[in-house]
Amino acid sequence: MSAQRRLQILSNHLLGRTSEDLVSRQATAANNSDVSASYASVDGKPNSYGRVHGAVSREPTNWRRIPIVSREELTDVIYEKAIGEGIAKITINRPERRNAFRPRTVQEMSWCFGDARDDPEVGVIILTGAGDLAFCSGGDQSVRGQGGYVGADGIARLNVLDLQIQIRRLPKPVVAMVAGYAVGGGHILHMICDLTIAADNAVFGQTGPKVGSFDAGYGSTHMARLVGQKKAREMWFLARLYDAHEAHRMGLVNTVVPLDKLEEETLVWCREMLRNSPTALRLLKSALNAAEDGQAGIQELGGNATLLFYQSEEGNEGRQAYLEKRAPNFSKFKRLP
Ligand SMILES: CC(C)(COP(=O)(O)OP(=O)(O)OC[C@H]1O[C@@H](n2cnc3c(N)ncnc32)[C@H](O)[C@@H]1OP(=O)(O)O)[C@@H](O)C(=O)NCCC(=O)NCCSC(=O)CCC(=O)c1ccccc1C(=O)O
Repeated sequence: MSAQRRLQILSNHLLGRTSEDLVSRQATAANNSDVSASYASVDGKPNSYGRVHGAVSREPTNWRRIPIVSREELTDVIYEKAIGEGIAKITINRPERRNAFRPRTVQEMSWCFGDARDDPEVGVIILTGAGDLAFCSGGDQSVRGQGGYVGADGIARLNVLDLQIQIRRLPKPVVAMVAGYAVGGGHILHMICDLTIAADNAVFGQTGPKVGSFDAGYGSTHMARLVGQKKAREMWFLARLYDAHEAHRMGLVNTVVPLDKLEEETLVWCREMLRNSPTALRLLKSALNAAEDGQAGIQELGGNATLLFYQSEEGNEGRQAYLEKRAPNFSKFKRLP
């Protein structure tokens, strides 16, 4: 439990606040600001889950900036971790280009996601864009060459496709926090994230066919799973842009909140997930992926089964027997129905 949370519980205790107070106050605050409430109940009173766990904090967090990742100084991305809670935040920082990505931007995002994956203190990752005008406007067309986007080494790449797979396979929830435009490859990035929290100024859509580009991978097939075949064809063939409420109706985003509540609400969603079993979330993500990702999805889910088995007595009996040069005794393990 974080020091901040301990302090909150202590001060609630001293002030005589119960978790019921907190839950009902949170629900009122949520209703007032038109943001989602955390708990539903049959009678409007907090249920036993709410009474036991109390309200999720809506307090802002303190971010610690990490300027160097993989021994490289970040230029295109801001990487931060919340002090005392397991949240990392990756911000595409090219607002003068509506946060369009070039190969270096994608490389830096990949380093940060790698760090967040490896850090056992991190349980959830936010992906966002700098400023209020754009989450990301896709590939930087000014560096688009023959066969991809050209970086400092002069080589053309489509390395954002590797980043999509990295986010998809990352065994922790990734949340897109979207203000402004999420278009082109930026729209695909938010779709790949596990959840999307949209500000009421957010605008979504594909622009590829207008600028001579398309994504025949997750950008079209995963989109069709989210919004259905007809709507996916509309989004790609017409390349229209949709406001946040329309995107919500289409199933592209999880919720829409006022712009000035965007980070507050995103933190609430992150904190709620952090209360839950990390292994349950990990397995659920890989199961949901597996239903779409064919053999690669089964490999990911299978890897998680092995991870769990390696933590079991039965799994360790096999390893121990090998190291002790004896036959393993698997007979002591039950064959469950
Ligand atoms: C996003 C806009 C609708 C915002 O419009 P507006 O608010 O009026 O701002 P602007 O004045 O247009 O923009 C300000 C400034 O930013 C520059 N800029 C914006 N977007 C880009 C961009 N994508 N590339 C380069 N530069 C950009 C703009 O030129 C202005 O600069 P000035 O110097 O002031 O002129 C609007 O900006 C807009 O429509 N932008 C373009 C959106 C777009 O078409 N994006 C590319 C889509 S294609 C793609 O992303 C493919 C990416 C990829 O790598 C890929 C390849 C193959 C398969 C999959 C993928 C994948 O991404 O998954």
